[in-house]
Amino acid sequence: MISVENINKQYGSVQALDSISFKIEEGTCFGLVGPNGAGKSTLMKILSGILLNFNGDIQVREWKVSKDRLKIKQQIGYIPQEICLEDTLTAQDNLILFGNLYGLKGKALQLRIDEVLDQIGLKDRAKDKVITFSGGMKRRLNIGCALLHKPSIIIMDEPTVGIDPQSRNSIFSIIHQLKAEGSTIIYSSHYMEEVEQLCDSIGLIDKGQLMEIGRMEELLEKYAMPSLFISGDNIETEMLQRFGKVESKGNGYLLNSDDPLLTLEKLVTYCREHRIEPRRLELYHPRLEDIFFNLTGTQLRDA
Ligand SMILES: Nc1ncnc2c1ncn2[C@@H]1O[C@H](COP(=O)(O)OP(=O)(O)OP(=O)(O)O)[C@@H](O)[C@H]1O
Repeated sequence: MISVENINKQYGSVQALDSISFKIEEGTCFGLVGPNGAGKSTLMKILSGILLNFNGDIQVREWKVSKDRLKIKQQIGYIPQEICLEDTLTAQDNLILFGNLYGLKGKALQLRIDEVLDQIGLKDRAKDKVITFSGGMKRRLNIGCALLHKPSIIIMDEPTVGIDPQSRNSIFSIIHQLKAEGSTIIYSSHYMEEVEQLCDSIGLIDKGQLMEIGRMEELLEKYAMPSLFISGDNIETEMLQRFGKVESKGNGYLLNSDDPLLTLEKLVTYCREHRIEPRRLELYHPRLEDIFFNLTGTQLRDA
């Protein structure tokens, strides 16, 4: 079990993290979701043992970060948001450099480098300089560098920002493989669909505060009340307000009421009577993105 206990972090007058506490079961994938500036990177750096100046404690198995920092660090592979590679060296030499930092040497290191190159799909580019790599290839190598010492906990800070779909899929395959091997993964992102696809449980963070946490199915169930989505010509807020609470969504509106099916019936009757033909009219089940918006009033994408 990984326990995060009452973490507070301030940068000058900015409260980057405000009393954050949660637990992650080992062998699961935990997603930390929030808009830019929410505090994700700060929390990831604290969890990785890189940022030392904070209040609170972290416990991994029987070790507390306040007493057993090194033991915890050995279990962790941290993949920072910023690519951290030496451009003028080859992929192989970057891996040697990072391997040495973890105390790996000689034949054992070379064997491990071969395994990692295979895992990140860069075997055929091992002898090429990193400067010739695409953004996605650099990201994969960045991941490889953090896996050399076979960490059981892998912390990834927005690993898919600014990369092409093919590299994104390749990173997803690496994560699926790590999950299958029983690794614990802590993954931060502001892309809800990634987190929905990869993670077993999630924490929603905004302005340094943890707004909600739980297993994916639990959260979707908890906020499961469907609303109605309607779009089309002559469909306007004023007309919809008589049926419930209205909010704009994409090119249409969401209509919230206590009894969506009854509202649907009434709406169909109203449209018939007034010769209004909606382009789309359907039950809408909330996704994580909607849950986040309801809790914080902030859109993740536009933030
Ligand atoms: N070194 C620093 N000095 C001062 N303020 C900082 C520093 N690092 C982060 N902050 C501030 O702390 C808050 C949280 O930042 P953080 O980088 O943790 O958020 P984030 O969710 O990772 O955002 P992003 O997705 O943009 O990386 C922001 O207000 C940010 O401006």
